[in-house]
Amino acid sequence: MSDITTVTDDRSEGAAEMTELHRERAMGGLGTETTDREVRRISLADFDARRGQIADELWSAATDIGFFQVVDHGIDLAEVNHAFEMSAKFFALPTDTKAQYPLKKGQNAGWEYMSQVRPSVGTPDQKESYQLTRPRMEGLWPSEDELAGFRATIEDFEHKCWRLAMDLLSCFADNLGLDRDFFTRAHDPSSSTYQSTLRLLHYYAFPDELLDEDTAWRAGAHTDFDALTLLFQRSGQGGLQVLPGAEAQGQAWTPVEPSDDAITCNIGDMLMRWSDDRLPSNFHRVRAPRRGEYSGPRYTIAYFAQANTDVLIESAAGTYPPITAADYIAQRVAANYGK
Ligand SMILES: O=C(O)CCC(=O)C(=O)O
Ligand SMILES: [Fe+2]
Repeated sequence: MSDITTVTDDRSEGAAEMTELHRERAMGGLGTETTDREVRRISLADFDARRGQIADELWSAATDIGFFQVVDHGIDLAEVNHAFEMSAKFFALPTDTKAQYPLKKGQNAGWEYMSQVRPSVGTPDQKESYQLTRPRMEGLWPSEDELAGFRATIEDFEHKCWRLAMDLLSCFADNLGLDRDFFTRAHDPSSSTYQSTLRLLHYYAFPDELLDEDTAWRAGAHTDFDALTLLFQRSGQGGLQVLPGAEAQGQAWTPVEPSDDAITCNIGDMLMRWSDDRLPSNFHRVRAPRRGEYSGPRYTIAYFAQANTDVLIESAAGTYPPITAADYIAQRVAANYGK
């Protein structure tokens, strides 16, 4: 798939009333790049015994730069590799096959290509994705004949991501003065209101003629809508850049080095609301390769922990008005996928 095009963004202005969108629209510029900032690697080894220390390290990294990487996280590299192999096999299926499982609008489930337009840049991300949101998958799994083992692998991987995300969120709950299972109850996978999402991503190989253009983005600048994101990257397939909150005005972007063993984590808008802005949700983007860099395909897998639809996001100090997680996500998805 190399048919890279640019479309006009004709979304309505309605949803743009929201602060997050105003913020996002101001972020489309190129900015500068810096390596002054460090994205910390935090070991989760002996999690139960070292919980207090880990919680403090996570808090410090999250409040300082907003992004951090976790290692020794308990998801075996073999399982990560297997999930990536299944992802690559899925995206290698014929377009007609994938098109049988289209993204349902506003549902975060199914396959889409070139349809996500970020308010920051107004052009479609140069990518395709397949999303799993457990209660919404009817009719959206490829058959075993088309791709044997895909469903079992991806469901199992999603569950491991959920477990890890809940452990990390329990550390933030400790430091926010909430009870330890507060976020686990809010992200209950056994409920039909569960809306956390696993997203397989395939950024297309970049054609030579686009390498010198600075208008095409693999993913335009944005913040995530969720509470917490776990991002799996592959060594050698870089491009992710983050903007620590303090540098938002200057737009000095810090690259995040990809590696197979680390999971890159970031706070999303939901947790920012929930924490009365104590945990900032920071901008990030995936820039296109430049001439002389690796310009082949890039695969990533993201898990978005987003509270069940019926959960009310209500903060202690009342910085934001209460809103259900359903309404919150619906507003943000509508702004990204057009009418
Ligand atoms: O693929 C990546 O490196 C980042 C993806 C991302 O930020 C997103 O899908 O929200
Ligand atoms: Fe993101």
